[in-house]
Amino acid sequence: MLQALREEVYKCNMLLPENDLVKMTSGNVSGRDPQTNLVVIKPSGVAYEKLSPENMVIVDLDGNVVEGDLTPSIDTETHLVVYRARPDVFGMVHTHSTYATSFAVLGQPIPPVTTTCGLIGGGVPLGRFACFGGETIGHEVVNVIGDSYAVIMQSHGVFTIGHSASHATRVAVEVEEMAKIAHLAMLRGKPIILTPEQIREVSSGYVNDYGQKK
Ligand SMILES: O=C(CO)[C@@H](O)[C@H](O)COP(=O)(O)O
Repeated sequence: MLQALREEVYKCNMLLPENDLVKMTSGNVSGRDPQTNLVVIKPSGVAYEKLSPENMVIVDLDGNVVEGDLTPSIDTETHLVVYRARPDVFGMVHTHSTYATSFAVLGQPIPPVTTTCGLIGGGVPLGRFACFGGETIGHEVVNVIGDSYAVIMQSHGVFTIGHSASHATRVAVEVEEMAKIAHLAMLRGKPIILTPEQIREVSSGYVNDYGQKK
């Protein structure tokens, strides 16, 4: 079932350790099929090297397992809360990436300091603490993320959303890179924060001008 989405979600999960966004079994990626609303998600607590397109788990929006022998990610309900609240979201990523999470443990949002914030939606807002694995954290993600593609949750890590699993994965990589640059800059001074006007300009640049146009 949903072979193409299984493969995309598997590949995106593998991009997390490849980009040093997770350690051991932490983190997860899911994708939602626009036709059926079924969600493909990583199984819980399985080493990345043991993942395959076939052992991704398919759940419905109520969390029932539709296909798969393994238990889905502990964060499944969190992803589902977001998918139920946001019909425009078709992919979601969770990481504990180091630099971004260091802002989360300080209780600080990540400031928009580079033009790549145009891929993220500006700075990365901070959500309140909520234990992993339930609806509460999903509601906090929905409430805080607003028009952004990313949020950091206090003392926990990063959640990103997108038009696809691949898009949300790209955002997760860019969040970590911007957090690292902000962190390094803050060691040596006070970084210049982009203005709302500059954020609009770079966001529009990525949407309208960046990449191949056919
Ligand atoms: O945040 C947590 C636990 O702190 C989880 O997201 C784990 O990082 C990954 O859980 P699984 O997806 O393997 O269940």
